[in-house]
Amino acid sequence: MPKKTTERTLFYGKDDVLVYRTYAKRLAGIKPIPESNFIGHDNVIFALKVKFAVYGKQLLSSFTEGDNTLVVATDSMKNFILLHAALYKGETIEGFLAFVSQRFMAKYSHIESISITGDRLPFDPVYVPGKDEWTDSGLVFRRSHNDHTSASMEITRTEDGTEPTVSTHLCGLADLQLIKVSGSSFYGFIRDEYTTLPESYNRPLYIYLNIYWIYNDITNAISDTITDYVPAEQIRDIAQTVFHEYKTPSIQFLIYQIGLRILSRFPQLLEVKFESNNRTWETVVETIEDSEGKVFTEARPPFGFQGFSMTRDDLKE
Ligand SMILES: O=c1[nH]c(=O)c2[nH]c(=O)[nH]c2[nH]1
Repeated sequence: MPKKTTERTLFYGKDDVLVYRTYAKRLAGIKPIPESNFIGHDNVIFALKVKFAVYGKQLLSSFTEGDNTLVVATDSMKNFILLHAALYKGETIEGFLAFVSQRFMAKYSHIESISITGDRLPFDPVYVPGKDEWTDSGLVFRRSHNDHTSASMEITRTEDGTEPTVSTHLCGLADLQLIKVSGSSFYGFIRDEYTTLPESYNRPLYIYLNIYWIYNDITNAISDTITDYVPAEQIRDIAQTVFHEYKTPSIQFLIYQIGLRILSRFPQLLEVKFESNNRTWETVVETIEDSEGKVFTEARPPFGFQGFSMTRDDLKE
């Protein structure tokens, strides 16, 4: 949340602003990587949920004196965001967040910084029978509740009154959930009077994963030319591929390998961060006659988690 030249927390804003823009600019020109066949997005539906908060010293009196003179109603913020979805000429979630925030600060000069987060609401293409082959409908889409692009940034006005700029950013892939049915282990950990967990040499590893990245230069994601844009879809595909490729001894090791791959594929990134959650399925039936199958049920709380960040220095080790 915005908190700049003072220790005092002061912000207000609007959450859950749902923006459904159709026929935004197509995301194209994405460089292919070996782990992914994602090279673009038609953006026929460019939809996102926005959280928007503003900060400014002059807003103090709205809290302390009930003086609303400088208060932009959060309802107006919602309208501003929605109406600017029509004006946005770019093709990325990050670009839209920066665009809306910079326009808002241009309009309201007493706002010193904005904190904005956008979570893409993914709509997947549906395939329909065409004349000769199955084709992408282009008209009907299926709402997906799977992983999605996410981005947060702060836009700050510099002291000398120049253009507001993106002062911090964190791009991301949120809510990825992956299961690897065999080929994962967890053993060799401390065994003492507190240990009840058996060692596992082949566990059904189900993980929840949020992956975040920071660019060396955010203009890669928000400018008119986004040749070095890192799409969350390619990050997702790297995570899937690395999970597939490695027999992992732990989630800690897995996310490190994913991070190394991301950093080596994308030299334009400074840092990658992970939040992971262990949802390993609980085994109910270990052996089924004439089958390599088993029966599992959902993991029970409490759940373990990991947090890890990596920079380009990790590639040197
Ligand atoms: O990948 C894992 N890492 C751990 O640190 C841990 N701890 C645990 O109980 N299970 C797991 N799994």
